[in-house]
Amino acid sequence: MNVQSYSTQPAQGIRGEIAVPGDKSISHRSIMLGSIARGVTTVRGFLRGEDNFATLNAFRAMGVAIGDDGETLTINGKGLYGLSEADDVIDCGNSGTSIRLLTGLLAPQRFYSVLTGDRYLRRRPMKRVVGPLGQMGACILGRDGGEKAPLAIAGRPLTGLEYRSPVASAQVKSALMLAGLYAAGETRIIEPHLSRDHSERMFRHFGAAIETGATGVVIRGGHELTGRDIIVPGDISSAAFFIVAALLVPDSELLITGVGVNPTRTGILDILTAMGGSIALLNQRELSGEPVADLLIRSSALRGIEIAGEVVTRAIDEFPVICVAAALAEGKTVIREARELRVKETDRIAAMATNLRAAGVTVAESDDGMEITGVERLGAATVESFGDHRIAMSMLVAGLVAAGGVTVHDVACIGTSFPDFFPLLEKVTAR
Ligand SMILES: O=C(O)C1=C[C@@H](OP(=O)(O)O)[C@@H](O)[C@H](O)C1
Ligand SMILES: C=C(OP(=O)(O)O)C(=O)O
Repeated sequence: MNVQSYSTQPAQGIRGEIAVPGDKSISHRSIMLGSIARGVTTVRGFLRGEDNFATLNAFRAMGVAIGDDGETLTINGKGLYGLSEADDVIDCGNSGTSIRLLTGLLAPQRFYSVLTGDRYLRRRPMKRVVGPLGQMGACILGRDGGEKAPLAIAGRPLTGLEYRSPVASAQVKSALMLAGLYAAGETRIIEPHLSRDHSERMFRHFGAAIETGATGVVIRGGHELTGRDIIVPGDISSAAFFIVAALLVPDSELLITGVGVNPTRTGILDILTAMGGSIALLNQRELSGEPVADLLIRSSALRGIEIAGEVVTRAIDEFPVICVAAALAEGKTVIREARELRVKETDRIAAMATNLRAAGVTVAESDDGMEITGVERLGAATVESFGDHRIAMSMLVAGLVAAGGVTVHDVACIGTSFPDFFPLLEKVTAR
């Protein structure tokens, strides 16, 4: 995508039926597990975003044959020890999921790897995976004592670990689970509360030796996985922009079909419903071990609420667009215990505070959240994406209800997770 800036204007109603592209988290994991399984894995509904292509290209660089007929990916799995050394640095682009999960997967290989990414990714914290992997026996060097990429990984045998993670992070959990597939004995990961469990579900789908329960997730090392067929559901994190748009724009009724509604991801639905949003889950079903539904959204008057605790983890990527909903809700919305937002593609607390203030909203920042006082109408604004796809899309949603519209600079980043965002936006706002 080559778009440099884009403007949205007040819309008359968000109407019709759309399907959003495949889930980003599940798409990454399908390539990783398919590549180290024995036999063929097929993936339908793969998200064709830049982040997922970073993962796909990494495995091609390590000798995995991955066919693509435009609809289905066919991965010729190499088995646990079938990857070969990439002959260059592996570039993870903007993708935190790629670099952190790959660090776990590459630490126990019999070869050397170097992982890097774009200027945003090279600023993000890596010690959260490098630290516990080191306790398992991994040899990983990085800038700032292993905190920042590029990361250099000298593969070596690992030993299982019981790790109590200080953060509820699916990237930390999944990195250790992938390392645990190779480690001697058992690897147990205990989280402060359950983060998205796509890895647990997919490990089971591929036949890994895995147990889950109140005492965390346990992986027994040394068991081969078996290639499987996967259908990737629509990404609820992408649907979120259209859900909020349909709630905020008067005279809207939107059906979003085939959205993943894994309970570890539906915090956005719980938060918006608690704010007074009308969201119905229809036609609930299951695809490749993941729950899926169609979502029917109607314009609603929203009210401010308090958001803290485990729902924060279940809605972590949706906070930029939740801030937009809060800006138009009656009263105050208080977000707490969301410090993780400061270490995403950008500091999402600071970015949304700056951008909403530009549109006339009163926002108070705290260390781990913010307080947003709703207004009846947003003002016209010109803002930056800060190189963050979710900030860009959230502010374009804000433009649909801002007198005079919103212009966002540097929107090419949207291609990392949602390549079809602009055509879909044009489709649902067309009159
Ligand atoms: O495991 C994953 O696929 C992801 C986990 C989350 O990150 P953290 O693990 O850092 O919370 C999320 O923000 C990211 O978009 C995708
Ligand atoms: C945080 C995100 O992704 P990642 O950590 O994979 O870069 C996101 O997509 O919002």
